[in-house]
Amino acid sequence: MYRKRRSTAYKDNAYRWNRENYSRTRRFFDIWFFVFSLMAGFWLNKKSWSYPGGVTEEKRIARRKEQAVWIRNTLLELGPTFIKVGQLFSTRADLFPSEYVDELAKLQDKVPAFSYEQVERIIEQELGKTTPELFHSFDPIPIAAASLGQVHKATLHSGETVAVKVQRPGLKKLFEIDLAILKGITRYFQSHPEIGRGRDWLGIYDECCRILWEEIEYLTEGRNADTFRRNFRAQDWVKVPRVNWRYTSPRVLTLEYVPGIKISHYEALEAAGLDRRALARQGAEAYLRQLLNDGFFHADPHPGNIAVTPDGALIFYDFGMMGQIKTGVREQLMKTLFGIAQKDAGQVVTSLIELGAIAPTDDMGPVRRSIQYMLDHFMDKPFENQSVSAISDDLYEIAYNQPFRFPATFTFVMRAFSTLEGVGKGLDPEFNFMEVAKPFAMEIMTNGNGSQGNTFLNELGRQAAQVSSTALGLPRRLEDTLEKLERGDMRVRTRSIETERLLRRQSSIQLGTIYALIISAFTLSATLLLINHYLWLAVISLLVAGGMGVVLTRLILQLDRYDKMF
Ligand SMILES: Nc1ncnc2c1ncn2[C@@H]1O[C@H](COP(=O)(O)OP(=O)(O)OP(=O)(O)O)[C@@H](O)[C@H]1O
Repeated sequence: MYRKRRSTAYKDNAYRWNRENYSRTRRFFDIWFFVFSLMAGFWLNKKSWSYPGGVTEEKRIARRKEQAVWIRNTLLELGPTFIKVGQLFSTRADLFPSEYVDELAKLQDKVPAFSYEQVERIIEQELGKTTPELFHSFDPIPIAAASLGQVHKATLHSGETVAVKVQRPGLKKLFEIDLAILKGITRYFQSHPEIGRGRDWLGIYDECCRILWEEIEYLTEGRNADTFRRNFRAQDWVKVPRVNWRYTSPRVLTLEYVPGIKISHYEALEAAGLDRRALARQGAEAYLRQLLNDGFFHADPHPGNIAVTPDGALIFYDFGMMGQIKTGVREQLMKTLFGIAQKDAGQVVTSLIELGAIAPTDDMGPVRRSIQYMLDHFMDKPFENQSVSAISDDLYEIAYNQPFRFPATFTFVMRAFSTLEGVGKGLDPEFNFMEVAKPFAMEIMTNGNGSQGNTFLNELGRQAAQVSSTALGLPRRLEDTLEKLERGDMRVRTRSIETERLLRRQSSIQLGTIYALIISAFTLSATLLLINHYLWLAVISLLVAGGMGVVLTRLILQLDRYDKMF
């Protein structure tokens, strides 16, 4: 029977972007207003006077958390483009402080579903036939509704049950308007002396645009699903819905209906008699296979996108955002992993440079030292006991405020790992991603290069070769250095803490002299004004002198402290 219900229950005008008469100009003002409010907030954060009762680290964190909640709510009100941009930024702990990133990660697609009439209209426009002509039955109530589209269950005339994903109406137009405005904002950020420094905002904007446009192209999503399905052909414990291409277009995607229990519904999984521990390991293995074997991975593995069939196979949904890693990059990722395991900052820096994760600069010393510090201090537990999110947090901590940025692929991998670790820990509190990763990575490396034998020996051999080539290269490097010295091309940077202190003391003394002069001038003026009966002006002058006096006293106390340091 063909189920059809005219429903107006979904009509929701609570969000401005969802209203018919929402103008482009109004949107322009709404978005810029948000950006300026945000910048004003950031500016205030830096001013110690804006914290009543004095500034402390706790107060700063509390303020940032409050702001993060406001940002999340405003992005939600600004609609689909901003929800997606916010979700993308939730992977960029290298660009924003952790309070903001954590809050953005909670950005759910809580937007009203669109009406069934609109669904019918889009299907007809896209597939050239009416819904009853195409489907035997079509459930008007969506299984799931998100910011970009919604999924309906339906049956084809052949009897096959399908899941039909329909894109939200007007999305392309909204993207065009929003992304044009965002381009203006990006240009402004890039040219800003403070916000633009050391950050490639235009590059980040281009990356966001590419991902967003790809996500609303359902033909690409269908092709991704096919590739993913092919990659897991040999693993019967992974299920990927088959695409029904006859019923698919850029805005309508029809997939084989594969229901399952969501991986985060623990009670339901247990009730079905499924082994939570085994599922956690399976999830990790499926991911490692994607990353290390196929180089094609699901970049958005949140629990909503993974389910389990009654016989324990994992189902993956949503192939709108996929990451791709080239073979060379996979090898570098392994090298980074080895470097971390051996606490060798030099190796980590080299592989991160080769990965394009950090840009080489004249002096990599500070970066190497901070990585070595992290390896020595934070990673005191055995490698197997490390958590991926702790490692990525540490890496982001280093990257934040440094003049380099991680490319999107790298942050996608990190986010995928961290999310998956969270999913695994939810399933099995004892779960450890690294523990699963190590033997698997070994197996893949040995199998992948079958003829090369033992991987560890290979790695050791490679490192030995590296050491010898460095040794052989030493005379050449010494000669280069001497040549540079002769040419006068060598710049030597020295830093003496004592000299710095002395200089600071000198400039404080100079400043003190200026303050003393100003105080005398104002005191003198106050006396003259008083003699001439300008009482109020005299008081003001005296107050200024008093204020300067306080500043001078603080400066003298500071000088006293410098003296004690010598
Ligand atoms: N082939 C399918 N069979 C059964 N259910 C499906 C199928 N495809 C999608 N679903 C259901 O619909 C939900 C949303 O699907 P999907 O993630 O593809 O949509 P989306 O619009 O991209 O959502 P989001 O952006 O929030 O991930 C899934 O979590 C799943 O419950």
